[in-house]
Amino acid sequence: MTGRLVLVAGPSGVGKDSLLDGAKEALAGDSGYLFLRRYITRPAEAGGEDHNEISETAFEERRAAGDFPLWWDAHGLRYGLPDFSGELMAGRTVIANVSRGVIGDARRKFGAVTAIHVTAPADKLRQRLLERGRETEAEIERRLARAAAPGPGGSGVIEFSNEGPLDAEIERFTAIIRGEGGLP
Ligand SMILES: Nc1ncnc2c1ncn2[C@@H]1O[C@H](COP(=O)(O)OP(=O)(O)OP(=O)(O)O)[C@@H](O)[C@H]1O
Ligand SMILES: O=P(O)(O)OC[C@H]1O[C@H](OP(=O)(O)O)[C@H](O)[C@@H]1O
Repeated sequence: MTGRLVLVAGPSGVGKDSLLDGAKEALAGDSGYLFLRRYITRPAEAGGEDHNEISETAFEERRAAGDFPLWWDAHGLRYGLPDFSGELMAGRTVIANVSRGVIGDARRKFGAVTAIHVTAPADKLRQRLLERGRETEAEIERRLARAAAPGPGGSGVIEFSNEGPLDAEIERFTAIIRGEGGLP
């Protein structure tokens, strides 16, 4: 039996990590779900998500060796997902935060993919990034300029507007990951 790949995408500051953290907590103890820890060329102490810090050199070596089934560059950083083929083969649901730009590639490589496109109004994005405080104001402006990048096109994309209170949004998001109400 093969599992399911759930990819979560959307502009910086929209709340992907917050939703994923909440869902991970709600699903803790259920071995059917794996939330991937990304490799990023960002210092671990930068705050925010818990990622595997990797140097530029090591990233390029591993990327060239084919170690990252999906990888991308954004915001002056490099991002890669660890291999999850064994998890899918074991029938687990694998969930990851990715760039909007890799969903097409993921579909070509893995076939059926559940893409969740998280959105929020531009004024909320700005406010959230400023409040989060991980980046400088100049970096935040560059992130906001990228917010209008195209979403993941194609069929099977679930549009998720993250505008309500976070607790309620996490509940709604977790239900989607559980496949309640049917998944494309
Ligand atoms: N529904 C919500 N209501 C209010 N604040 C929220 C909501 N969702 C997320 N936030 C806040 O917005 C900020 C950005 O959220 P988060 O870091 O999860 O975004 P992100 O999409 O993962 O961004 P990035 O792609 O830059 O990592 C955080 O400070 C978080 O607490
Ligand atoms: O704009 P696009 O390409 O969709 O997203 C690019 C990247 O931006 C965010 O990075 P971070 O988590 O803030 O470092 C997302 O997590 C994604 O990896």
